[in-house]
Amino acid sequence: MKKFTSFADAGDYKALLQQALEIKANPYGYQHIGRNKTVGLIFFNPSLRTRLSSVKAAYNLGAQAWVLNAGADSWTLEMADGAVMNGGTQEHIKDAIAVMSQYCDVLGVRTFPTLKDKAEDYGEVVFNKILQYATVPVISLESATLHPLQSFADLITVAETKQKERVKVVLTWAPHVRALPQCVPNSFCDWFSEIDWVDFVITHPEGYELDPKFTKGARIEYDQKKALEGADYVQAKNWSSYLDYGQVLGNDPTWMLTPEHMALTDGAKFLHCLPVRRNVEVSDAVLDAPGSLIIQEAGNRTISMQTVLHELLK
Ligand SMILES: CCC[C@H](NC(=O)CCC(=O)O)C(=O)O
Ligand SMILES: NC(=O)OP(=O)(O)O
Repeated sequence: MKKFTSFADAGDYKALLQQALEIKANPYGYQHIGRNKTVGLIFFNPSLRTRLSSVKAAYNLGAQAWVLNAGADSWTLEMADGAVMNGGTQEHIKDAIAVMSQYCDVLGVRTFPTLKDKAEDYGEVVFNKILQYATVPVISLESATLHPLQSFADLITVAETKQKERVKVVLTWAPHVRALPQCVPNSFCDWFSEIDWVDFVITHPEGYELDPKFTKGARIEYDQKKALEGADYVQAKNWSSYLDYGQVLGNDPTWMLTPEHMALTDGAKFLHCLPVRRNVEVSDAVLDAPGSLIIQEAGNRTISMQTVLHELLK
């Protein structure tokens, strides 16, 4: 593994999943891998789970970690190559990334999309600059189109809780109060459409179709109730339109998951990456139900990051 930005970078996902389960069973058993190593974490956007689980993962592995909030803690960064820097930016991204690479052995970066410039976002322009200028391996902490550490944690959570060989996993769109990235659903599709023991279904209102690059081969069902029938796992998440880029096309509140929705499933367990807008995206009753795995799922973010760090640093 040279970088971790997508499902493709995971390589043999079965081996990576097995490694994650072994690390979860013995989280302090690999500290020789992280000894004398430093994990650098750069956030261009807010974070709770990714930030804290990444620091915890580094510590578990015997490594140290530093965290930088780009633009707040650092100088204001110039992103445009060839820019004449006579305005409000004091440091170019190429210098900042090359210098930060001097202070760590692996670099995690979070760069949310603009949700305005589809070509820039889906071309991963900012993240590719970071990959270009970094001189150490890079881990996506959520880029403009994907969130692989989250999806890997979701896979760990499903794998360790499933009660049967094959499971039906449903990704459902949920209402929200603002336009959110497509990263988490894109990534969930990137991973779960490839898992050979998963029957994967995506459900959303028309107009919220995701990039076919990620939904290839998945079944898309516009009738949410039909999609939920017989589900073993339900992942809810809001996203803005990919086709009408960055737009909120409608917020039908009947898409908010309630116990009535979950009653259509086969006793499904519930997943959400968090943060969640309670009683907008999902009702309290679903989030707080015995079948809700949201806290275990968040706990597995440490394991997904620790496993990736183990692969990159070993
Ligand atoms: C892990 C999820 C990060 C991010 N979530 C948000 O930006 C939620 C912010 C809000 O609810 O206003 C997203 O949807 O990609
Ligand atoms: N799920 C997740 O990545 O949460 P944060 O945005 O709080 O890191």
